[in-house]
Amino acid sequence: MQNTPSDLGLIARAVGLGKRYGDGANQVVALDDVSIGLRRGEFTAIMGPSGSGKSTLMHLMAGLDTPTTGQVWLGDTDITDLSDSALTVLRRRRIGFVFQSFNLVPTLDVKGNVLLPFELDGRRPTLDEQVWIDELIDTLGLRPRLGHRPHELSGGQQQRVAIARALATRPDLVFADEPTGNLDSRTGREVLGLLAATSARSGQAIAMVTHDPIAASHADRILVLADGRIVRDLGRSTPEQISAYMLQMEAAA
Ligand SMILES: Nc1ncnc2c1ncn2[C@@H]1O[C@H](COP(=O)(O)OP(=O)(O)OP(=O)(O)O)[C@@H](O)[C@H]1O
Repeated sequence: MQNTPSDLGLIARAVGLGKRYGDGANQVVALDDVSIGLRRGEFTAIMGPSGSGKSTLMHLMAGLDTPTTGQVWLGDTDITDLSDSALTVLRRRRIGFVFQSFNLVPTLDVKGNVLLPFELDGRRPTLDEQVWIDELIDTLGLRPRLGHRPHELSGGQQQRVAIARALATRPDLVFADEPTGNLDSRTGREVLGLLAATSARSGQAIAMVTHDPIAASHADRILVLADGRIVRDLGRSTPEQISAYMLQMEAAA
């Protein structure tokens, strides 16, 4: 019998994950036999050239798309066989998302956006959750902006609201897709530092797709994809080490 992911101390696990698009001569192998585990409190960056399969891997692990081969577990639930409605509930309760484009609801103020995951789940935060949300709002410096709508905020503030929203329900796992892509480098650094520190404190696993060596340097490990496969785990690295590796990889391609 296979070990369950929690036997192995993992929040999410993918085994032999593959994704093919199209048929015959038009077939594209977007992901090929990828196996990874994500641990509580661990920050993983996913890097690699354009088209190497980063978004595909993230979408499959978040249950936003179905694999051609292999399995994905969230906790001890094998999500590969779940119905769409069961997946939607699981995603809402166990996964937070942070996107490059923030994806805030323009008609809601900061507080409404942060509380949206509870609204969608048809419930109010418990007292304990309210304490955590208050802490998040203070840590992320959003208290003076609670009544403001997204268009009244800077890019960095909007991304901090998106992070508060992603962490509000204390999901096991946070997926971030180029979360600093629309921020200047200083704001990006601040936002990432807050994301990493906040999730480390509450034990969330973060998986972040990025092209940016500075963003990736906040991670505990850096998985590098090429042609749909994981070719390297760089571990903790400086921006200079990451840039040097990526350049070396491009030169060898
Ligand atoms: N819906 C689709 N139909 C056909 N091919 C697809 C589809 N989605 C992705 N692909 C192909 O799968 C491969 C991996 O794509 P993916 O978006 O995962 O790469 P990526 O590493 O995230 O790229 P980028 O850094 O440019 O966002 C690419 O060759 C892409 O063209």
